Amino acid sequence: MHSPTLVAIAAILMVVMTLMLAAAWRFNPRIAGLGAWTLSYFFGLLVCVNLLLRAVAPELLLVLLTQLSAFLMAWLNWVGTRAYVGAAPVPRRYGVLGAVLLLATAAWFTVVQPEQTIRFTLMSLVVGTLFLLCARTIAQGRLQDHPARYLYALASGGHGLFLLLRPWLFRVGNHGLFDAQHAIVVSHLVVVESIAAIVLMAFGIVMLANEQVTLELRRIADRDPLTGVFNRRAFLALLDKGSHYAERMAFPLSVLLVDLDHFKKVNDNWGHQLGDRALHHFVTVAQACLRDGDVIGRLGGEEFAIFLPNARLAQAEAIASRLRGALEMQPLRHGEAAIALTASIGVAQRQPQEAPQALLHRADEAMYLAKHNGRNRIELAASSPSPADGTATPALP
Ligand SMILES: Nc1nc2c(ncn2[C@@H]2O[C@H](COP(=O)(O)OP(=O)(O)OP(=O)(O)O)[C@@H](O)[C@H]2O)c(=O)[nH]1
Repeated sequence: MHSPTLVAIAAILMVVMTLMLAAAWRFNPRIAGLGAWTLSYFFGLLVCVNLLLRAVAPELLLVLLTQLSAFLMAWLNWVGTRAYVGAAPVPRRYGVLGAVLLLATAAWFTVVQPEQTIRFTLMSLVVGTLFLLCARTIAQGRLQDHPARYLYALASGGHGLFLLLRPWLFRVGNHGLFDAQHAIVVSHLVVVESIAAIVLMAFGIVMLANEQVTLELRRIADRDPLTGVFNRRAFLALLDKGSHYAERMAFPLSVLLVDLDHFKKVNDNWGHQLGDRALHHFVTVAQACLRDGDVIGRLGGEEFAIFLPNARLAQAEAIASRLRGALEMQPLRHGEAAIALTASIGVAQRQPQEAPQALLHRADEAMYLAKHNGRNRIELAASSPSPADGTATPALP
């Protein structure tokens, strides 16, 4: 049915792609899915080898090996795709069941009731469906945020559709005007389509791996290594973006400037390592008080900033109050000891056309006022740049 030359070309490409994916897997073992994808290409190579051995090996053995290899190629592709997007793994027993059913049917239509068309149709439907599932899995995330996923979704979805249509293409040839000649053309088309799909999907997978590496590098560049929140540079960049958006849409935006109280004493009394844990503890408590979309960053030392998109001063004050109370109520546990942590918080709402630095400066002034007024409290920034004496509106407890 297939031209041996085309199948040999597909086999060579399979070797190259398998080695390429194996190298990507070897150097990025933490990227989920790469292992399964590499194995999937290996089984794709076995399909090609089986097709090339058709003239010399026993029919039943070849049929079973080809069907099993094709099934495992598609199944492992789906397994790899699900692992990559972080979806729950498909229970292995479904794979085993699918393979056993496929092989039993193939054996029946080889030995008991020899019928190549039925075997071919069944394999096309099963494998095509699995490739369509790969496309669906990868397309379920937000495609616009992950351009590499477009290529993979298009390649596997297109291949899946083609596999579903494949038996019909042959049938048109057998019952139509072109018969044998048509079947040869279609079989060439099938191999050429497979070669294109193999190459496109493999490049899609490499791009997906590259996307993960890029995201990891960006994460390292943007995050404070101790607490995992945004570092100063990334936070200021996000605040800048958030401010522009708030200005354009006339949305409110508020900032909390948080400084842990007497943090030097924590370090002095309990050691620097526990001080580090205390910073981490603060972040955990703070994140539990924030909404999705609120952004927290560590400006340096024991000073943090949080910006709250779409929050007016009163809402920001309520969140600051929740955070201050939560921190006070949840001391850091160290064995039997409970290490009390408190914070002074300055709150400011962005004014029209106010630059992010000016907004932060007002929140900072309010935070210093909170320190000055006794710590473990919240102060609201004056609505216009603070007068020279630094007065802010009166305090919360
Ligand atoms: N453990 C730890 N300590 C840090 C880190 N960064 C800064 N610090 C410590 O934070 C402390 C800040 O001390 P100060 O600026 O005097 O402020 P404070 O003791 O919190 O006093 P107030 O802010 O006035 O309440 C210093 O002891 C720093 O060494 C860090 O990454 N880990």
